[in-house]
Amino acid sequence: MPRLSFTTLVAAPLTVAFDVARALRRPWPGPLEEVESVRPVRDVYAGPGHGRRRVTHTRRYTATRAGTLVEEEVAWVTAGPLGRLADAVLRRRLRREMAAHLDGYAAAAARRALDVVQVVGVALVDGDRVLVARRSGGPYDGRWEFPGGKVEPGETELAALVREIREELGVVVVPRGFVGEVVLDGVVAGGAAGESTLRVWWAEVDTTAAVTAHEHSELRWVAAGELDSLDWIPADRPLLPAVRALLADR
Ligand SMILES: Nc1nc2c([nH]c(=O)n2[C@H]2C[C@H](O)[C@@H](COP(=O)(O)OP(=O)(O)OP(=O)(O)O)O2)c(=O)[nH]1
Repeated sequence: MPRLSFTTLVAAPLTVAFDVARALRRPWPGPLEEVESVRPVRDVYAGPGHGRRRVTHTRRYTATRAGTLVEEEVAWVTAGPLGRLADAVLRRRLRREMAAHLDGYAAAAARRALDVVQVVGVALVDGDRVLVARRSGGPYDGRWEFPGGKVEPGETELAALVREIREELGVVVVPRGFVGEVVLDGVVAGGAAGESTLRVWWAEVDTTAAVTAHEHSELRWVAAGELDSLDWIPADRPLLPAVRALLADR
């Protein structure tokens, strides 16, 4: 089966990358239908494409430190005795059309990302322990989370991270690496439910200063084995394997 692959880095969180792709649909003259949708990590469209060949178009969305990596594959069935020749022509045409579509898609997703409030969190690491914080007040009162908060308009994610931790814990941190991204089930700052994501980085305290709870009711340094037993905000749980792996490497 002939196939083509494309890779695009979109400056948008997972949910925005997925939702904008869905709104734009797929760029084929035939009406491809969505046959599978696992928001926000994978979707598959299929249907009659160019020359009425059946086309299957699969996209995978992966969170990276620089945004959402969109990897896709277009596969089609070769038809008729002149199939190979037709495939070569089709391949060129698909490449051209996909390039134009992906440019427009990446720009539209980056624009949309500016209107969706993002949350950034920190897995603050010291040796083989990570800092967890208990929320005080609001809908998640008493639940454990990664300290952090909303990225403000015009602010970069890492600037927001450093600002939030200074406000909440009274220390300056140095971001070291990207841990992962999860969809927030709640409503963040008046947006739609499930629209915002939490992107977590791991970081270290820049000096020997001690962390202080300015906004949380409790802070705890915990080892990998203690993470599961805490009463987390439910959306955060899928991040725990990555945090455990981070601590195991140290
Ligand atoms: N900081 C943080 N927020 C989380 C986590 N998990 C999760 O669902 N959230 C949600 C709760 C809130 O709806 C939103 C973050 O809001 P926040 O109240 O902490 O942010 P902020 O400091 O900017 O708040 P604000 O007082 O300025 O309104 O993300 C998490 O692990 N860390």
